[in-house]
Amino acid sequence: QGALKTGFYSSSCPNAESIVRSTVEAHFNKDPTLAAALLRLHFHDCFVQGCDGSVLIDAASAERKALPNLGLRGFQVIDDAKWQLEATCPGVVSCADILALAARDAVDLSGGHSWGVPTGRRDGRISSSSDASTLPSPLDSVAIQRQKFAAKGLNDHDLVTLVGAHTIGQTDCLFFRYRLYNFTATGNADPSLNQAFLAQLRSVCPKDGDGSKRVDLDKDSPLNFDVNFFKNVRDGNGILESDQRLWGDDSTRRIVNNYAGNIIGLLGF
Ligand code: HEM
Ligand SMILES: [Ca+2]
Ligand SMILES: [Ca+2]
Repeated sequence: QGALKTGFYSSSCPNAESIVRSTVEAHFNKDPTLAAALLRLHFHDCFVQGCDGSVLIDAASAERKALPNLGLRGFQVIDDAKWQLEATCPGVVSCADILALAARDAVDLSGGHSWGVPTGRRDGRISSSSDASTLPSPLDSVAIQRQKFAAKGLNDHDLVTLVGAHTIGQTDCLFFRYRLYNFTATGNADPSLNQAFLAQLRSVCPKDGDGSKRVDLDKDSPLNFDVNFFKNVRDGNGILESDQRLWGDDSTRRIVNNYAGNIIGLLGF
């Protein structure tokens, strides 16, 4: 892997970034939930073997077959962009770069910030489901989340900022329903859950109901890339246990609070 730089394709494939953009836009206009899918796809690629497109490889025991990756979506958007790029500049643009550009465009289209994406990644050929164990689980404590991110050179600020991606997208009841009923065998719900929200979640995800029912990770603006996710974590309205735990640790709480726009957080208390 050589050094990455923004505009890596400016002479070899000048339209590379605009082709990715228009492809993402066309899919997004039909289904805006694909923005979340693309952002998550990029994260799951980068967290395993680096940003090398390994998550895209479709083979018997590839990463895609690992449990944390079974819910990944949006592959068709990347395939579509790659197909168009091959017609324009054959063999030039890597799938790993397409993924990184598509994630940027997805956030931008959802009303978030935009950024320049350094490009020049090369696609890897190795993809093994067992390597996906480095990915975080929704049951992880802050200590474990911190450890998994630190293994990639990422600190608490990076962790909280990146998890802020949950301002868009959804999850299955299956991944958090245990918090609503017999949490840690107490017979009660997770005490960190906001009571009013708990009642709502119980009606959407009944104890013995359909575990694949989808629920917004940010109850207030699941299609908008904004700070509501952090306000929800502050208020006990985080869906995933891993998200809500960020409020229970002094260091990550301060960062969540800052993003939520609290004065007390901004002053650094
Ligand atoms: C401690 C870290 C994290 C954990 C435990 C975690 C876990 C999860 C889980 C369990 C889901 C729901 C999957 C499903 O129901 O199919 C999810 C969805 C999602 N995650 Fe994360 N995640 C983490 C960090 C991140 C990061 C760093 C990003 C991106 C920068 C991200 C982006 C997303 C997005 C956008 C969705 C919604 C996907 C969709 O609607 O299709 N997550 N995450
Ligand atoms: Ca990878
Ligand atoms: Ca939001």
